[in-house]
Amino acid sequence: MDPAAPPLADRRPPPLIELERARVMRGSEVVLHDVSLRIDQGQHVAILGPNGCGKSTFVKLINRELYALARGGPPPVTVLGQSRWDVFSLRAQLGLVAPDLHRDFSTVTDLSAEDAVVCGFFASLRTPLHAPVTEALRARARAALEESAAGHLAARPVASLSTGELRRVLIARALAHHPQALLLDEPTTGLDIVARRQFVETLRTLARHGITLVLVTHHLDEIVPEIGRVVLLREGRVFADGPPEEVLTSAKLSALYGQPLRVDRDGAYFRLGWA
Ligand SMILES: Nc1ncnc2c1ncn2[C@@H]1O[C@H](COP(=O)(O)OP(=O)(O)OP(=O)(O)O)[C@@H](O)[C@H]1O
Repeated sequence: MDPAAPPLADRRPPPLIELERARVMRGSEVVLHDVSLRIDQGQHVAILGPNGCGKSTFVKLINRELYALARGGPPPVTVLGQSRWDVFSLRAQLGLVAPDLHRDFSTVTDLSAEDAVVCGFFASLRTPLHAPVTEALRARARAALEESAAGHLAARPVASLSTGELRRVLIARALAHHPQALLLDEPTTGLDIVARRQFVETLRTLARHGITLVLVTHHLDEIVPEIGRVVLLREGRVFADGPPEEVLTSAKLSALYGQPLRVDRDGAYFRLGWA
């Protein structure tokens, strides 16, 4: 054995996401309170919690739209072992599907779905003026649209797409980089029942293809069997964290929401209703 080799524990891949006592303020309020959380590469995670508990803040923190307070000591946020990222490299590693992105694209009138995917390579809402948009990039964009069942939408203006259609385009945009992980913030809002089911099936396929899923959701039935860990947030703190069968109980969810709720199992899926 090479005596200079690092001990085995140090040779593990860095975690996908690591928060170390991350404190985040929005306005004058602390909305994430010293949250420590490690998500390993390949570990599919769902994050749930009541409105305003800090789920989107968590996503924006990972995505460098918000920053944690600097307090000395270890960096409060690392992604793939790095605390400093430029936005282009980060987007390539961590695909994002979030409501803000959906809202922004739904108002852009002169951009095709294919262009929306292409400009994702430049981490922007527009293709920068002198950006090198090669035929190879366009081919990757079209392939990603096909994979997201949105190939037929490539030439359509994004602003003319329905909610579900635009969501598929955004998933294609996130996947075009072949990211290690997808950060999905309430990805099925506005989708009809069929589109939602199709989306959930897409999640399963992505997970099986090795893309780590970090899914923020209000819907227990989106927690696909591949997701082996659930984090509950309450008032900016981790309220529970563990395997779905331990965390998604009637008692824990009733305590989380402060209402009598009942969790039922339907095969590998969970459903939430009133007790
Ligand atoms: N721009 C802002 N300025 C001030 N406070 C904000 C801002 N955005 C969010 N907040 C507050 O931060 C807290 C966390 O909001 P966040 O959007 O992270 O919650 P969430 O869990 O994603 O909620 P929801 O389920 O409603 O989407 C809330 O109290 C919210 O009011």
